[in-house]
Amino acid sequence: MSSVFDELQWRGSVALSTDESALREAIENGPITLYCGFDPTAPSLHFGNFVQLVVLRRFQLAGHRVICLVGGSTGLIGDPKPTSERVLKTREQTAANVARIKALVRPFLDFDGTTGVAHPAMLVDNLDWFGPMSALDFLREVGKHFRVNQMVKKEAVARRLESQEGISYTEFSYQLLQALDYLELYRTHGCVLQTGGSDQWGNITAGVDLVHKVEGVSVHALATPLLTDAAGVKYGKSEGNAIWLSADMTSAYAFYQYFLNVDDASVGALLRFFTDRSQPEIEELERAAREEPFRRAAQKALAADIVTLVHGDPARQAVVAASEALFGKGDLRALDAATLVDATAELPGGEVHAGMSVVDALVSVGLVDSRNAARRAIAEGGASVNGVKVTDANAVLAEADLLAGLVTILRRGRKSLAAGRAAAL
Ligand SMILES: N[C@@H](Cc1ccc(O)cc1)C(=O)O
Repeated sequence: MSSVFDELQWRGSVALSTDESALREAIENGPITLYCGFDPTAPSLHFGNFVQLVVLRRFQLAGHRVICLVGGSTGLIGDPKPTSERVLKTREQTAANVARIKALVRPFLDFDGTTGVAHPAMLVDNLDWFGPMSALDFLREVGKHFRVNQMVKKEAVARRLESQEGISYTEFSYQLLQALDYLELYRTHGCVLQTGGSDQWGNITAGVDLVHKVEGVSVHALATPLLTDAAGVKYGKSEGNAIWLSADMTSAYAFYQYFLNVDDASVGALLRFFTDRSQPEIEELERAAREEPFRRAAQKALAADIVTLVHGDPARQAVVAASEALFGKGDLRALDAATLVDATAELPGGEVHAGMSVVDALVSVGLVDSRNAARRAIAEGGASVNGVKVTDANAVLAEADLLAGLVTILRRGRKSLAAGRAAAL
């Protein structure tokens, strides 16, 4: 059996690790127990958390014991960002986010042992051990193991020390909390590996050092690289908005479109990182991306696999159908109302109603500047309503043209799409 470390390596998931041969040996003599932490900074998990969940999932599938930590207490403190101090969240907000995040990690890992994995995953909350600890105990028992001289060298802290605003004592303490988590999980579960993004390296190694000091044991750390596109832009944001994992914050359709649009130069790396496809299969898709870039077969495979992982197979079927229908290869009338709303949410548009002429509708949604231009588009055979070419310049929208009573898809030329929306009731 090949080691999960080899797999993570060829999939491009390892940027940094503590002594590689020692880590490999631990994994090969495993199963090992490992953990990754997720702070409840928002009501959903984001793309960066997704990256970590994929890594944990690979460890679980390879037979290891995975602990997913939700930061009920670290979320109350805030991991320092290199740029600025965070606004403190209330205890209520944090508790609500913790509850949502606990539910969101469920699809990625098997917590009940129902899928035949060797070890079900565990979910822990660091509020369970920090909650009861007094400030005096913290300073005496934890703080004493840390040298401020070392702490100020950690990247985010160093950057903030250089800034005008500085860093609060609260955020400065964060690395002690994360370090203590590692010690706690080592003691209670024999945890010997912490994974995270490369931006977490300082916090993770603070834990490695603490376990070494207190227990005399060398535990391990593994960090994933920052994923960027061909232009060097970090993945996980679309036009400035974060890509979230909960469907009520980023719809499954928008999620699908995001990955459908990644550039040809990066699609191979993303297929390796996120999907379970084999090396030869991915090489074949990369070849297709080079030779027939317009077909986007590689992007389609990537987007479909990721949506299945995050939102499940029925959601994948619905968004693939919606995406194809919207781009002219399928039946728009077959889509359910919710999918239609998601799929058209980002289209430009305007108000339409049954009885309105198609000419007026084309103007209303902004596909043409004038009624004359609309007539010309129809005469040239370049206008369609719900995927059907309009041939009559006097055509009028029927009740049934408002799909699900909500939206009419208008198109001009090959590419310009817009949504005519029924007036809100
Ligand atoms: N600091 C991590 C979250 C985390 C919290 C507690 C831990 O023990 C580990 C990780 C982040 O911001 O992503």
